[in-house]
Amino acid sequence: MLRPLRLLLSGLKTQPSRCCSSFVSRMRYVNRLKEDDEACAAALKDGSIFLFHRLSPLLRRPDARTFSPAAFTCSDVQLVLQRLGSDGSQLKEAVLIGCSEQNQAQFCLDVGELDQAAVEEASQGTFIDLRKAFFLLPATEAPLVSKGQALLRWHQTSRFCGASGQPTQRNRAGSQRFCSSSSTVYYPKMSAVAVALVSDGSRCLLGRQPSFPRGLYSALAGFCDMGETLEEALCREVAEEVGLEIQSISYSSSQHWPFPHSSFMLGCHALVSPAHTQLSVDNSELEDARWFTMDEITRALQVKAPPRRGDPPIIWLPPKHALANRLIREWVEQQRQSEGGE
Ligand SMILES: NC(=O)C1=CN([C@@H]2O[C@H](COP(=O)(O)OP(=O)(O)OC[C@H]3O[C@@H](n4cnc5c(N)ncnc54)[C@H](O)[C@@H]3O)[C@@H](O)[C@H]2O)C=CC1
Ligand SMILES: [Mg+2]
Repeated sequence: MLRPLRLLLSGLKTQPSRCCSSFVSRMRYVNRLKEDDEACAAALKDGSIFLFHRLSPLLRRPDARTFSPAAFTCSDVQLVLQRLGSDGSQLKEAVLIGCSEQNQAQFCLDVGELDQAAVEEASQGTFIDLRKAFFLLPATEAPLVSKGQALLRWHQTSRFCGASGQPTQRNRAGSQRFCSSSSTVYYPKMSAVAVALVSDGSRCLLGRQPSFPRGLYSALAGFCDMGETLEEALCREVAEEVGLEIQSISYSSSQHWPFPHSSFMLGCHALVSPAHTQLSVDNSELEDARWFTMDEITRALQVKAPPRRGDPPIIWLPPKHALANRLIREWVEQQRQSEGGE
């Protein structure tokens, strides 16, 4: 039977097109949802929604060892909201995060004005602070939740225009906010952070801030200043924090880091000359910085959980979700390869 043209057109608007590879069509679909409020509202009806309460994501435990972010349908969320006395108009506050591989639009929604325990009971999940939740989730799911939280936080802190002081209005997807008084469009922001795993050829350099948990050492990092290149930021940060000049910077990879407020981490490897490895640590930034041998790093990578109170002191490294962990593992791999090649 022929479908009416209106239905065909609305179908085109609410589903990724099938003309290209599934990745390309998903990316184009998400882009369309950011630009077309009507298509976005329709996508929400068929989409999945991740709930947050005052920026803490709702997690479920499918079994004793696994945590996963709870994904709801729009009608499930409507039911939960109605059970708690809300008229469901909050659904308009949902923010688009992306699109799943199953072509379903993904949204996040903060229900912070409702009673936390009541939502948990109605939705059979638990709201867990992102600092904890991020590391409980599998590495494949943590970025989705951290992106959702970052977008929700941005909306909560961007309600007014910096130029006119007037309230800003969001588009349906939540990908931008607009001030009609000053005609300014605002987009979600991230701060760029440069991270360097510095090596002298046989050892690598790690440091710790006073705020780090006991025994944790990480790669050196710092916020990029306005106008700096990545290389300039790395050279400046390493000079400031440990008094060394680096060279041979090579880019590794990047990640979105939700702590404390949405950073765009750019990870690199860098070398110092073996003749110039004497550290001059700036104690206003770092409590300690040290050179670590391959053996020390290999041992630290084997530590599975942070030491508990009363445990003997040990060195441990950032968890797998962190770019610093990746840089350290890459360095270990490079060392193994160069030892094998000798
Ligand atoms: N994912 C990962 O593997 C890693 C993540 N990080 C993250 O990188 C971030 C930066 O590292 P730090 O050594 O703390 O940076 P940092 O060495 O630049 O020191 C932080 C200080 O820089 C100033 N600052 C300048 N611009 C800033 C901005 N846009 N936002 C906030 N503060 C700014 C503040 O005074 C702040 O106290 C931290 O939030 C940390 O969590 C750090 C290492 C590894
Ligand atoms: Mg730093």
